[in-house]
Amino acid sequence: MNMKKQYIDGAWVTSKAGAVRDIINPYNQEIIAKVTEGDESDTKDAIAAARKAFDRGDWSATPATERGKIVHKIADFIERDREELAELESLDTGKTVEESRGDMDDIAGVFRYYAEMADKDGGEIIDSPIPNSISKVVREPVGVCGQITPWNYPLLQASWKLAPALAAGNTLIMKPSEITPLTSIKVFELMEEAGVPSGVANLVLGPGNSVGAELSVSDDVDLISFTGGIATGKKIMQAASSNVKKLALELGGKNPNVVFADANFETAVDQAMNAVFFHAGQICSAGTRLIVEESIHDEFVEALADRVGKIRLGSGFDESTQMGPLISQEHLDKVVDYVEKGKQEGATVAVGGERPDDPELQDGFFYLPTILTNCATDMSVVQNEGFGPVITVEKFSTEEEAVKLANDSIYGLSGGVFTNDITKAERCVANMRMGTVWINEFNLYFPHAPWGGFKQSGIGRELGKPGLEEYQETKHIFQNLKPEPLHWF
Ligand SMILES: NC(=O)c1ccc[n+]([C@@H]2O[C@H](COP(=O)([O-])OP(=O)(O)OC[C@H]3O[C@@H](n4cnc5c(N)ncnc54)[C@H](O)[C@@H]3O)[C@@H](O)[C@H]2O)c1
Ligand SMILES: C[N+](C)(C)CC=O
Repeated sequence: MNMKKQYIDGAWVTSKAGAVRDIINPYNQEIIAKVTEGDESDTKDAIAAARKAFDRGDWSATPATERGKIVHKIADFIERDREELAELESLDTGKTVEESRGDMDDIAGVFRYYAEMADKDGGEIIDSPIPNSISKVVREPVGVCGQITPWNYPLLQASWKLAPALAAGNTLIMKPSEITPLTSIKVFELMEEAGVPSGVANLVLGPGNSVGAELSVSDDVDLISFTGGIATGKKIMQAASSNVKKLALELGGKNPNVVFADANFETAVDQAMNAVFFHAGQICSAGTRLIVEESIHDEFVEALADRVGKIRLGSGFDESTQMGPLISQEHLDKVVDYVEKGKQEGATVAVGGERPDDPELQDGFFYLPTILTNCATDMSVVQNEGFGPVITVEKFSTEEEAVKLANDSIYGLSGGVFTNDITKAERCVANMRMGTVWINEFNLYFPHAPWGGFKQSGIGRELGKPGLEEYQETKHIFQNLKPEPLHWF
């Protein structure tokens, strides 16, 4: 098995310390790849390369139109290698290949979106209040960007960072999750093929507490963009204060899905499943906090449990599989503990609530799709992000109560409302404190609309125009057209 390498200053290199990590298929625990494992020393090399490339202006001074063409080429190559990338992502994460194909289409779309935006903002002229002057505002790249990504949507989350950073003219060092680096390695090969100059985009492989921590604390890094859990986000914030880095944090969620009695019943049941069970519920925006109007609660839970109990678990490479395994033994243990705690607190298991007993699934990190009823807002299963295939159900009887429950959280990433009363829906979403709210929909995202969290779900936005602006500094240039002495002193 060839060992996969990191990409620093335009060269594929092994780590200086020589460490190697096995990458595991979560479906059967087989070793699917060996990758070099970097540390602080490799990270420093990558930061130095990115710093030099930025200070030389290799990329920032390349005309924006040319940068856009290269970013378009990356999208072309992702489309060309779609199947290979999708299979790699599924091997690494366990998600179904069908889901990974969808991710690859989204990823190509993100590169295209930012390729198009690269040369669309030539700055603006301000109506200066000073006579005989020109006042203009231009946007410039931030500089050297550290980018840290999670394991659940490895390449998708990477694309949300790589594409705008490159389009805006920055240099960067990416650190993917150490357990799912394969598609990130492949996309760096594609970026090299597309003509991204040496030193502009660097990839360091390795753990968060060495590679990620070094990126966060380094004085030569100007911005950190991080996607992951709140606890890590807090550490990064502290480390980033060393040189007052710009910071973008995309953190977790425990996202409410409010279903009113007047919603289309079949659609709401179907969407309550779509809201959660893709990638075994390992989605930041999963609608795992179901809040159902009391008058339809029992009928709704019964219909939902009936369908959830029929979800087919298996290999992501089997076309009939609807849900794959969790990412790791460590994460499976966390999900098991999360549900057990919920049971101890008084939740009732309507379906699932344990590991499957199918002998064919015993080598994988599988957990049954689960619904917990009799939940109350103060229970840990309702307040904490389980990051697994687990829905908690609460009841409400008034619109005010529904919104109050939806907002009773430290998180504010996303939420949804199902109702046929559009005025009521608009009232609800106006009062819901989340970065994305859906009406009669859940979990939809596309490159044109910003993504990010209120409250502890994060700082800043990815995607859309704000996703590019994260990678830009704004500069005001004032020009005196009639310079003469002031004679003030
Ligand atoms: N808001 C979003 O768009 C979004 C998207 C995907 C995932 N997430 C969140 O990500 C979490 C799951 O991902 P995870 O388990 O990989 O998260 P995590 O926080 O454990 O790890 C994320 C990344 O941070 C690195 N890291 C760990 N410790 C670090 C440190 N001290 N300094 C710097 N980097 C460090 C890891 O190696 C990994 O690359 C969930 O909470 C989920 O909701 C959020
Ligand atoms: C942002 N999203 C929904 C693609 C992945 C969250 O985990």
